[in-house]
Amino acid sequence: MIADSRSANLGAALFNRAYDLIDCAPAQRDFKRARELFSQAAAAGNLDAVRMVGNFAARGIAQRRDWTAALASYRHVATVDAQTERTIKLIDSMVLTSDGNPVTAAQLEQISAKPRIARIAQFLTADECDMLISLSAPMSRPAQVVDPYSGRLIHDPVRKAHSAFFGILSESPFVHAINRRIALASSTDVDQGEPLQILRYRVGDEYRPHVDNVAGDDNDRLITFLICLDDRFSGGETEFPLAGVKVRLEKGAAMMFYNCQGNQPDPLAVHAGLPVTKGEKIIASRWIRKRRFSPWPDQ
Ligand SMILES: O=C(O)CCC(=O)C(=O)O
Ligand SMILES: [Fe+2]
Repeated sequence: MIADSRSANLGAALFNRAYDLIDCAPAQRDFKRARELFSQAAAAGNLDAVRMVGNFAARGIAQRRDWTAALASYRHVATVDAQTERTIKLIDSMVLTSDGNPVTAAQLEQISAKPRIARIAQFLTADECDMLISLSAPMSRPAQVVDPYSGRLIHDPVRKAHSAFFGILSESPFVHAINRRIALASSTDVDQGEPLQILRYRVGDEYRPHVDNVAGDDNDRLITFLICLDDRFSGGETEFPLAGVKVRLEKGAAMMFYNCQGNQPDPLAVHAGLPVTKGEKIIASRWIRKRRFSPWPDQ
């Protein structure tokens, strides 16, 4: 008993030290050391650390990618945690290569040429949508935007919604497999994507007309990929006011559009999430850059 609680304390202490090596100022981040400490914490029986080891393996952070090892970590936790067991069941029902890539790409249906917009039916299953919603719920915060003047994240009435994102510490194999599905559907590399965000708009919430381009950044946002996770709302269409296009997706369907034309921002890609008038709109959103993108410069 005493040995058990000592091991639990040791595991928790190692986990916290590892976590702090990533959840800190960029200059202090140390992915390699964090990975070592997460492995030690996992060996001491800390289940959060076992999951973290799985996240690092799924993405290949500070190590070679190892999808089989990632799933083994999660299967271990699944024996004692019901939500982890459900995510493993969802992964097992995806049709994936041994590397975690989808075997077949989704079918795109072009709905506009200028700007380029495509729609994808049944991109996620209803259970996958529900899982993304429940995984993101504890992380949901009032949404922010990048301030074009300072480059910092700020609150702005242009974007009234709640958002959560699956960053380096929360991109599990389940989320990673979905990011790989998005990459294949958009003919991009998974490393071009920014963290997957979950946006929740309640009545009156909206994302006013804006562009997703990052002014002055050579590695601009090429594509925006949106997936509808809950369609029990009215209003809330995604509108492209200059192109006269309005899109409403049903649960599980996705759309993607290009924010650039060649090397230049596409002015026609101005878009808005119209105000929700009833219910709650929940979507997943991923901004895909022109090239590999990491918000963590040393990774
Ligand atoms: O909510 C919407 O329909 C649009 C979302 C959006 O513009 C974005 O995530 O960049
Ligand atoms: Fe946008």
